[in-house]
Amino acid sequence: MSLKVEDLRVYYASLKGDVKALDGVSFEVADGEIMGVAGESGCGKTTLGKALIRLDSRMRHVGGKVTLDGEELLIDDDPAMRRRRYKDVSLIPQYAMSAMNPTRKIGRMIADLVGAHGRSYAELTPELERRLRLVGLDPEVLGRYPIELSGGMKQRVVLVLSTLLNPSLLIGDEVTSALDVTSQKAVARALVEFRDAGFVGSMIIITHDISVLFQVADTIMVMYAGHLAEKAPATTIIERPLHPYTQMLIGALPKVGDRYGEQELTGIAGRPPSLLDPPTGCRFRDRCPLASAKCVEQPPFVEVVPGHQVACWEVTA
Ligand SMILES: Nc1ncnc2c1ncn2[C@@H]1O[C@H](COP(=O)(O)OP(=O)(O)OP(=O)(O)O)[C@@H](O)[C@H]1O
Repeated sequence: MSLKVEDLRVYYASLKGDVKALDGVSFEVADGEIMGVAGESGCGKTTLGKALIRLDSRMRHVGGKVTLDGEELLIDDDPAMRRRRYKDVSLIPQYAMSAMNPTRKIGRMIADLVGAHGRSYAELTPELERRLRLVGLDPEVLGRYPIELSGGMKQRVVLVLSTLLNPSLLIGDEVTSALDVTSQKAVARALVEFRDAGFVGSMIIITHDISVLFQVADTIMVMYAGHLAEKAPATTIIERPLHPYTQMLIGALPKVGDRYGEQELTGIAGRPPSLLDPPTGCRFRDRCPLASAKCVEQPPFVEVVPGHQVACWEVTA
Protein backbone atom coordinates (compact mmCIF):
# COMPACT_ATOMS: atom_id res chain seq x y z
CA MET A 1 0.00 0.00 0.00
CA SER A 2 1.50 3.29 -1.03
CA LEU A 3 -0.81 6.08 0.17
CA LYS A 4 -3.64 5.91 2.67
CA VAL A 5 -5.72 8.98 3.48
CA GLU A 6 -8.21 8.64 6.33
CA ASP A 7 -10.96 11.18 7.03
CA LEU A 8 -8.79 14.12 6.00
CA ARG A 9 -10.17 17.56 6.85
CA VAL A 10 -8.39 20.70 5.72
CA TYR A 11 -10.01 24.11 6.12
CA TYR A 12 -9.01 27.63 5.10
CA ALA A 13 -9.46 30.44 7.58
CA SER A 14 -11.30 33.34 5.96
CA LEU A 15 -12.89 36.53 7.25
CA LYS A 16 -16.31 34.92 6.80
CA GLY A 17 -15.35 31.71 8.62
CA ASP A 18 -13.82 28.36 7.74
CA VAL A 19 -13.85 27.25 4.10
CA LYS A 20 -14.25 23.47 4.40
CA ALA A 21 -12.23 22.60 1.30
CA LEU A 22 -11.56 18.97 2.29
CA ASP A 23 -14.20 17.66 4.59
CA GLY A 24 -13.69 14.03 5.50
CA VAL A 25 -11.88 12.47 2.58
CA SER A 26 -10.71 8.82 2.70
CA PHE A 27 -9.04 6.89 -0.10
CA GLU A 28 -6.03 4.76 -0.96
CA VAL A 29 -3.57 4.79 -3.84
CA ALA A 30 -1.78 1.50 -4.48
CA ASP A 31 1.86 1.07 -5.39
CA GLY A 32 2.31 1.90 -9.05
CA GLU A 33 -1.20 3.35 -9.41
CA ILE A 34 -1.76 6.54 -11.36
CA MET A 35 -4.87 8.08 -9.87
CA GLY A 36 -6.53 11.00 -11.61
CA VAL A 37 -8.55 13.50 -9.58
CA ALA A 38 -11.41 15.19 -11.38
CA GLY A 39 -14.18 17.58 -10.46
CA GLU A 40 -15.42 21.11 -11.08
CA SER A 41 -13.41 24.16 -10.14
CA GLY A 42 -13.37 24.74 -6.40
CA CYS A 43 -14.17 21.15 -5.36
CA GLY A 44 -10.88 20.80 -3.44
CA LYS A 45 -8.51 19.11 -5.90
CA THR A 46 -5.63 21.55 -5.46
CA THR A 47 -6.17 21.64 -1.71
CA LEU A 48 -5.84 17.84 -1.64
CA GLY A 49 -2.61 17.92 -3.63
CA LYS A 50 -1.09 20.67 -1.52
CA ALA A 51 -2.22 19.18 1.79
CA LEU A 52 -0.17 16.05 1.11
CA ILE A 53 3.02 18.07 0.82
CA ARG A 54 2.85 21.59 2.18
CA LEU A 55 0.02 23.23 4.07
CA ASP A 56 0.15 26.92 3.28
CA SER A 57 -0.27 29.42 6.09
CA ARG A 58 -4.01 29.76 5.49
CA MET A 59 -4.67 26.00 5.54
CA ARG A 60 -5.56 24.23 8.75
CA HIS A 61 -5.31 20.46 9.25
CA VAL A 62 -8.51 19.94 11.18
CA GLY A 63 -8.45 16.14 11.26
CA GLY A 64 -7.54 12.88 9.64
CA LYS A 65 -4.41 10.91 8.98
CA VAL A 66 -2.16 10.37 5.96
CA THR A 67 0.19 7.38 5.68
CA LEU A 68 2.77 6.91 2.95
CA ASP A 69 4.48 3.52 2.66
CA GLY A 70 3.32 2.60 6.15
CA GLU A 71 4.78 5.72 7.78
CA GLU A 72 2.55 8.63 8.83
CA LEU A 73 2.99 11.85 6.85
CA LEU A 74 2.87 14.53 9.51
CA ILE A 75 1.33 17.08 7.20
CA ASP A 76 1.09 19.87 9.76
CA ASP A 77 4.63 19.40 11.07
CA ASP A 78 6.82 21.43 8.74
CA PRO A 79 10.25 20.17 9.95
CA ALA A 80 9.02 16.56 9.71
CA MET A 81 7.62 17.18 6.24
CA ARG A 82 10.83 18.85 5.12
CA ARG A 83 12.57 15.49 5.52
CA ARG A 84 10.04 13.75 3.29
CA ARG A 85 9.27 16.40 0.67
CA TYR A 86 10.90 15.86 -2.70
CA LYS A 87 12.52 12.57 -1.59
CA ASP A 88 9.35 10.67 -0.64
CA VAL A 89 6.57 12.90 -1.91
CA SER A 90 7.02 15.42 -4.67
CA LEU A 91 4.63 17.99 -6.13
CA ILE A 92 4.45 19.60 -9.54
CA PRO A 93 2.31 22.60 -8.63
CA GLN A 94 -0.06 24.42 -10.94
CA TYR A 95 1.87 26.86 -13.16
CA ALA A 96 5.22 25.22 -12.21
CA MET A 97 6.76 25.92 -15.59
CA SER A 98 5.87 29.61 -15.44
CA ALA A 99 7.29 29.81 -11.92
CA MET A 100 10.82 28.84 -13.03
CA ASN A 101 13.37 31.50 -12.16
CA PRO A 102 14.07 33.28 -15.47
CA THR A 103 17.57 34.38 -14.38
CA ARG A 104 18.81 30.88 -13.56
CA LYS A 105 19.96 28.31 -16.09
CA ILE A 106 18.05 25.02 -15.85
CA GLY A 107 21.10 23.04 -14.67
CA ARG A 108 21.86 25.60 -11.98
CA MET A 109 18.28 25.51 -10.79
CA ILE A 110 18.34 21.70 -10.49
CA ALA A 111 21.72 21.88 -8.70
CA ASP A 112 20.21 24.29 -6.14
CA LEU A 113 17.23 22.01 -5.61
CA VAL A 114 19.14 18.75 -5.11
CA GLY A 115 21.77 20.61 -3.02
CA ALA A 116 19.01 21.86 -0.70
CA HIS A 117 18.12 18.19 -0.13
CA GLY A 118 21.69 17.20 0.69
CA ARG A 119 22.44 15.51 -2.62
CA SER A 120 25.34 16.05 -4.99
CA TYR A 121 24.44 17.45 -8.39
CA ALA A 122 27.63 16.01 -9.92
CA GLU A 123 26.69 12.51 -8.75
CA LEU A 124 23.15 12.84 -10.07
CA THR A 125 24.11 14.35 -13.43
CA PRO A 126 24.49 11.08 -15.41
CA GLU A 127 21.01 9.95 -14.28
CA LEU A 128 19.59 13.42 -14.90
CA GLU A 129 20.93 13.42 -18.47
CA ARG A 130 19.61 9.90 -19.07
CA ARG A 131 16.13 10.93 -17.96
CA LEU A 132 16.18 14.10 -20.05
CA ARG A 133 16.94 11.96 -23.10
CA LEU A 134 14.10 9.60 -22.13
CA VAL A 135 11.63 12.49 -22.34
CA GLY A 136 13.08 13.57 -25.68
CA LEU A 137 15.26 16.42 -24.44
CA ASP A 138 18.94 16.97 -25.26
CA PRO A 139 20.93 17.41 -22.00
CA GLU A 140 22.18 20.68 -23.46
CA VAL A 141 18.92 22.18 -22.08
CA LEU A 142 20.74 22.25 -18.74
CA GLY A 143 22.79 25.16 -20.05
CA ARG A 144 19.73 27.10 -21.19
CA TYR A 145 17.43 29.60 -19.51
CA PRO A 146 13.73 28.68 -19.05
CA ILE A 147 12.71 31.35 -21.56
CA GLU A 148 14.63 29.49 -24.26
CA LEU A 149 12.40 26.40 -23.94
CA SER A 150 8.86 25.82 -25.18
CA GLY A 151 6.08 25.14 -22.66
CA GLY A 152 6.14 21.40 -23.42
CA MET A 153 9.93 21.24 -22.98
CA LYS A 154 9.73 23.14 -19.69
CA GLN A 155 7.04 20.84 -18.38
CA ARG A 156 9.17 17.77 -19.23
CA VAL A 157 12.12 19.38 -17.40
CA VAL A 158 9.83 19.95 -14.41
CA LEU A 159 8.81 16.27 -14.50
CA VAL A 160 12.43 15.10 -14.60
CA LEU A 161 13.57 17.38 -11.79
CA SER A 162 10.62 16.63 -9.52
CA THR A 163 11.22 12.87 -9.77
CA LEU A 164 15.02 12.79 -9.77
CA LEU A 165 15.20 11.27 -6.28
CA ASN A 166 12.64 8.56 -7.13
CA PRO A 167 9.80 9.67 -4.82
CA SER A 168 7.16 7.20 -3.64
CA LEU A 169 4.44 9.62 -4.62
CA LEU A 170 4.27 12.35 -7.27
CA ILE A 171 1.41 14.83 -7.26
CA GLY A 172 0.90 16.69 -10.53
CA ASP A 173 -1.54 19.60 -10.50
CA GLU A 174 -2.78 20.58 -13.97
CA VAL A 175 0.54 19.48 -15.50
CA THR A 176 -0.77 19.53 -19.06
CA SER A 177 -3.31 22.35 -18.90
CA ALA A 178 -1.34 25.18 -20.50
CA LEU A 179 0.04 23.02 -23.33
CA ASP A 180 -1.00 22.39 -26.93
CA VAL A 181 -2.34 18.92 -27.72
CA THR A 182 0.96 17.49 -29.02
CA SER A 183 2.89 18.66 -25.94
CA GLN A 184 0.08 17.40 -23.72
CA LYS A 185 0.46 13.95 -25.22
CA ALA A 186 4.25 13.99 -24.78
CA VAL A 187 3.94 14.94 -21.11
CA ALA A 188 1.18 12.37 -20.54
CA ARG A 189 3.34 9.67 -22.14
CA ALA A 190 6.33 10.69 -20.01
CA LEU A 191 4.26 10.41 -16.82
CA VAL A 192 3.31 6.81 -17.64
CA GLU A 193 6.88 5.94 -18.73
CA PHE A 194 8.31 7.30 -15.48
CA ARG A 195 5.90 5.16 -13.49
CA ASP A 196 6.70 2.11 -15.64
CA ALA A 197 10.44 2.72 -15.20
CA GLY A 198 10.02 2.85 -11.42
CA PHE A 199 11.22 6.47 -11.12
CA VAL A 200 8.02 7.20 -9.18
CA GLY A 201 5.98 4.84 -6.99
CA SER A 202 2.48 6.15 -7.54
CA MET A 203 0.97 9.35 -8.85
CA ILE A 204 -1.96 11.64 -8.20
CA ILE A 205 -2.78 13.61 -11.33
CA ILE A 206 -5.12 16.52 -10.69
CA THR A 207 -6.94 18.11 -13.59
CA HIS A 208 -10.22 19.67 -14.56
CA ASP A 209 -9.69 18.10 -18.01
CA ILE A 210 -10.90 14.50 -17.88
CA SER A 211 -9.64 13.82 -21.42
CA VAL A 212 -6.06 13.98 -20.04
CA LEU A 213 -6.97 11.29 -17.56
CA PHE A 214 -8.08 9.00 -20.41
CA GLN A 215 -4.42 8.96 -21.46
CA VAL A 216 -2.67 8.48 -18.12
CA ALA A 217 -4.86 7.35 -15.28
CA ASP A 218 -5.40 3.79 -14.03
CA THR A 219 -8.10 5.04 -11.70
CA ILE A 220 -10.13 8.23 -11.42
CA MET A 221 -11.41 9.80 -8.23
CA VAL A 222 -14.20 12.33 -8.60
CA MET A 223 -14.58 15.08 -6.00
CA TYR A 224 -17.55 17.27 -5.32
CA ALA A 225 -17.61 20.25 -2.93
CA GLY A 226 -14.93 18.97 -0.55
CA HIS A 227 -16.27 15.39 -0.54
CA LEU A 228 -15.52 12.30 -2.61
CA ALA A 229 -18.21 11.19 -5.04
CA GLU A 230 -16.68 8.14 -6.72
CA LYS A 231 -13.44 6.26 -7.36
CA ALA A 232 -13.02 3.43 -9.85
CA PRO A 233 -10.80 2.19 -12.67
CA ALA A 234 -10.57 4.90 -15.35
CA THR A 235 -12.52 2.88 -17.94
CA THR A 236 -15.33 2.27 -15.45
CA ILE A 237 -15.60 5.98 -14.62
CA ILE A 238 -15.73 6.81 -18.30
CA GLU A 239 -18.00 4.00 -19.51
CA ARG A 240 -20.12 3.01 -16.52
CA PRO A 241 -20.03 5.69 -13.82
CA LEU A 242 -22.49 5.14 -10.99
CA HIS A 243 -22.66 8.49 -9.20
CA PRO A 244 -25.17 10.89 -10.81
CA TYR A 245 -22.55 13.67 -10.61
CA THR A 246 -19.93 11.59 -12.42
CA GLN A 247 -22.54 10.66 -15.02
CA MET A 248 -23.28 14.33 -15.64
CA LEU A 249 -19.60 15.27 -15.65
CA ILE A 250 -18.82 12.58 -18.22
CA GLY A 251 -22.00 13.39 -20.15
CA ALA A 252 -20.82 16.99 -20.46
CA LEU A 253 -17.76 15.88 -22.46
CA PRO A 254 -17.68 15.72 -26.27
CA LYS A 255 -17.81 12.11 -27.46
CA VAL A 256 -14.86 10.68 -29.38
CA GLY A 257 -15.68 10.57 -33.08
CA ASP A 258 -18.51 13.10 -32.94
CA ARG A 259 -18.09 16.06 -35.19
CA TYR A 260 -18.38 19.60 -33.93
CA GLY A 261 -22.00 20.65 -34.11
CA GLU A 262 -23.43 17.13 -33.99
CA GLN A 263 -24.00 17.20 -30.28
CA GLU A 264 -25.16 19.66 -27.75
CA LEU A 265 -22.92 20.03 -24.72
CA THR A 266 -25.20 20.79 -21.85
CA GLY A 267 -22.92 21.23 -18.83
CA ILE A 268 -24.39 20.73 -15.38
CA ALA A 269 -27.10 23.16 -14.34
CA GLY A 270 -26.67 25.00 -11.06
CA ARG A 271 -23.62 25.57 -8.92
CA PRO A 272 -21.88 23.68 -6.13
CA PRO A 273 -22.74 24.83 -2.59
CA SER A 274 -20.59 27.31 -0.70
CA LEU A 275 -17.92 25.59 1.35
CA LEU A 276 -18.30 28.24 4.05
CA ASP A 277 -21.57 26.76 5.16
CA PRO A 278 -22.15 23.58 3.16
CA PRO A 279 -25.49 21.79 3.53
CA THR A 280 -25.69 18.62 5.57
CA GLY A 281 -26.04 15.33 3.73
CA CYS A 282 -25.09 14.82 0.11
CA ARG A 283 -23.67 18.08 -1.19
CA PHE A 284 -24.83 17.31 -4.73
CA ARG A 285 -28.48 16.88 -3.81
CA ASP A 286 -29.65 20.32 -4.99
CA ARG A 287 -28.44 19.56 -8.52
CA CYS A 288 -29.15 15.86 -8.54
CA PRO A 289 -32.00 14.45 -10.66
CA LEU A 290 -32.22 11.40 -8.38
CA ALA A 291 -32.25 13.22 -5.02
CA SER A 292 -34.66 11.89 -2.40
CA ALA A 293 -35.44 12.53 1.26
CA LYS A 294 -32.65 10.17 2.29
CA CYS A 295 -30.04 12.53 0.80
CA VAL A 296 -30.23 14.91 3.76
CA GLU A 297 -28.01 12.31 5.42
CA GLN A 298 -24.47 12.10 4.13
CA PRO A 299 -24.02 8.91 2.07
CA PRO A 300 -20.96 6.88 3.06
CA PHE A 301 -18.18 6.35 0.50
CA VAL A 302 -18.48 2.58 0.09
CA GLU A 303 -17.06 -0.10 -2.16
CA VAL A 304 -19.86 -1.44 -4.37
CA VAL A 305 -17.66 -3.87 -6.29
CA PRO A 306 -13.95 -4.43 -5.67
CA GLY A 307 -12.07 -1.30 -6.69
CA HIS A 308 -15.23 0.80 -7.19
CA GLN A 309 -16.34 3.15 -4.44
CA VAL A 310 -19.23 5.55 -4.53
CA ALA A 311 -21.06 7.90 -2.16
CA CYS A 312 -24.70 7.88 -3.24
CA TRP A 313 -27.80 6.49 -1.51
CA GLU A 314 -29.44 5.70 -4.87
CA VAL A 315 -26.55 3.35 -5.70
CA THR A 316 -25.74 1.85 -2.32
CA ALA A 317 -29.09 1.71 -0.48
N1 LIG B 1 -6.39 30.60 0.34
C1 LIG B 1 -7.68 30.32 0.40
N2 LIG B 1 -8.48 30.93 1.30
C2 LIG B 1 -9.80 30.64 1.38
N3 LIG B 1 -10.41 29.73 0.61
C3 LIG B 1 -9.67 29.09 -0.31
C4 LIG B 1 -8.26 29.34 -0.47
N4 LIG B 1 -7.80 28.54 -1.47
C5 LIG B 1 -8.85 27.83 -1.90
N5 LIG B 1 -9.97 28.16 -1.21
C6 LIG B 1 -11.32 27.59 -1.37
O1 LIG B 1 -11.25 26.19 -1.12
C7 LIG B 1 -12.09 25.49 -2.02
C8 LIG B 1 -11.29 24.45 -2.77
O2 LIG B 1 -10.35 25.10 -3.62
P1 LIG B 1 -9.31 24.30 -4.52
O3 LIG B 1 -8.39 25.31 -5.14
O4 LIG B 1 -8.72 23.20 -3.74
O5 LIG B 1 -10.27 23.69 -5.64
P2 LIG B 1 -9.90 23.06 -7.07
O6 LIG B 1 -10.87 21.94 -7.24
O7 LIG B 1 -8.48 22.76 -7.12
O8 LIG B 1 -10.28 24.25 -8.05
P3 LIG B 1 -9.58 24.67 -9.45
O9 LIG B 1 -9.89 23.56 -10.41
O10 LIG B 1 -10.28 25.96 -9.76
O11 LIG B 1 -8.12 24.84 -9.16
C9 LIG B 1 -12.73 26.55 -2.91
O12 LIG B 1 -14.01 26.86 -2.36
C10 LIG B 1 -11.82 27.72 -2.79
O13 LIG B 1 -12.53 28.94 -2.99
